[in-house]
Amino acid sequence: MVKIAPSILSANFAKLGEEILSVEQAGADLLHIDVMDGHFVPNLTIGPLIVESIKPITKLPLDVHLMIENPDQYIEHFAKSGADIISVHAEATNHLHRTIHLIKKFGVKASVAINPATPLDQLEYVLDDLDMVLIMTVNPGFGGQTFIPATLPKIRKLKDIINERGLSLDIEVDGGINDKTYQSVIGAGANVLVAGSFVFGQNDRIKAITSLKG
Ligand SMILES: O=C(CO)[C@H](O)[C@H](O)COP(=O)(O)O
Ligand SMILES: [Fe+2]
Repeated sequence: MVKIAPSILSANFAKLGEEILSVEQAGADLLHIDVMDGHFVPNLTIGPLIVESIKPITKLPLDVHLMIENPDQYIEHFAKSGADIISVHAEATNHLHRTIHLIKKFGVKASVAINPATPLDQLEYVLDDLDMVLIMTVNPGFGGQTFIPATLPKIRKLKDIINERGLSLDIEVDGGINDKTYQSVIGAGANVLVAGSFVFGQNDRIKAITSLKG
């Protein structure tokens, strides 16, 4: 069963509450929140205050994607603001195992994100501790970028490892997911699809979300 996580990065921020309600009513499974610090990625977006404001207005689990340096410094803030799952970038922390366990300490599901150029090897020794792996299918930093097909073998390889080791963790993909690319990522083994510009770029949110479920 494929889950869709609309990314509010492409929502109309002047009407954020209405935008969130529209995707919840249209069948979204998670709400993806992109946190950028202007250092790890060249863009600045959302902080814990916004997450805290969103929490009471939706029943959707909040899927917080931290594209920030020193993630350990902010995990408690995002956990207390209402994050249900937190993804940290493997490239942004020197002590990945410690960071994952810090997320879990606050009762939040733990996920690690990797950039298109980062190999899966970095995750080998932490896979047992994770609820999800986020494979970036664009270079992080902006919405509306073009899907990078070279990430597909990595999704397939991760799916094989999960099957071989009998693990049960989600594979999320993020970046450039639309009605032209969704089938290839699902075929490779992804089961959580982030979609920002594709979902929020259409007035008919039901059609947009349904068309990605395959
Ligand atoms: O993490 C992200 C960018 O770094 C976003 O989640 C992603 O780009 C979603 O936007 P789109 O679906 O428009 O590509
Ligand atoms: Fe994201």
